[in-house]
Amino acid sequence: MEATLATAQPRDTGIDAVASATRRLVDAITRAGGAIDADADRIVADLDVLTARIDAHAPDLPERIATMWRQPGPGRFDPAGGTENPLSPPVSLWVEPDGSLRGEVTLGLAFQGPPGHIHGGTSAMLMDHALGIANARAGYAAVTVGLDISFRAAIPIGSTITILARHDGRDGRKVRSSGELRVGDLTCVTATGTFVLMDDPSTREKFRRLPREQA
Ligand SMILES: CCCCCCCCCCCCCC(=O)SCCNC(=O)CCNC(=O)[C@H](O)C(C)(C)COP(=O)(O)OP(=O)(O)OC[C@H]1O[C@@H](n2cnc3c(N)ncnc32)[C@H](O)[C@@H]1OP(=O)(O)O
Repeated sequence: MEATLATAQPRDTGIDAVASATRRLVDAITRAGGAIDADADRIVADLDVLTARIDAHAPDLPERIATMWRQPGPGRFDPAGGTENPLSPPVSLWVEPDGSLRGEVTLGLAFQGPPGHIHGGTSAMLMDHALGIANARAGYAAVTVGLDISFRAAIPIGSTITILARHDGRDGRKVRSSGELRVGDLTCVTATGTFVLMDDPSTREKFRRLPREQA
């Protein structure tokens, strides 16, 4: 039986291809470091030309957000697995036979925290997102109100990280989920999350408004 993808299906064309190319750019910049200083003025000029070319296509923010949320299927734009988001590491999560999620990702120097190892905030983002998707797959669209995370072992840059997440249950408006990041057999990060359902209209409305509309 073919495995089910819980996150967006990556494409190798269009905005997905632009996002991938931008990830390669960010990786090259972080690897090169100050070695590009002498060429920096020309690089900036070239990048500014590209930015202006892309910006010419950008609608205003409310319209763009509305378009994002009209797209069918899993989010293509989020910062932890959004195929259209150049800041997002390329994470795909698959549904296991027991309904839990499993995925793999390899992170480069742009995600470094302590020397040679992944930043804790990046691990927390991977966990928060995977736990949220685990709830969504179980039928519960919910936002995080609490994330309890333990960093048990540092994750080396360039290692293959296995992401595991499962929905653990519902208690009124709250849903719970938990997960792990592993490298080989070593459990490096564990997390449990509390989420609040988006099922009542006032909660949904809160998240629909932009900050300037809330003032
Ligand atoms: C649009 C769809 C989105 C989803 C897509 C899914 C897939 C994508 C996955 C994306 C994944 C990415 C995920 C993200 O990045 S989500 C982004 C980060 N999270 C947020 O921005 C949420 C910010 N919080 C709020 O806006 C409010 O708190 C909300 C609206 C959620 C509830 O405020 P409201 O005033 O309405 O309710 P309440 O205060 O009575 O609280 C309700 C209940 O919750 C309990 N509680 C509160 N805090 C905590 C806590 N820290 N630990 C444990 N429990 C806590 C509280 O005791 C109460 O329980 P009970 O007394 O009823 O028993």
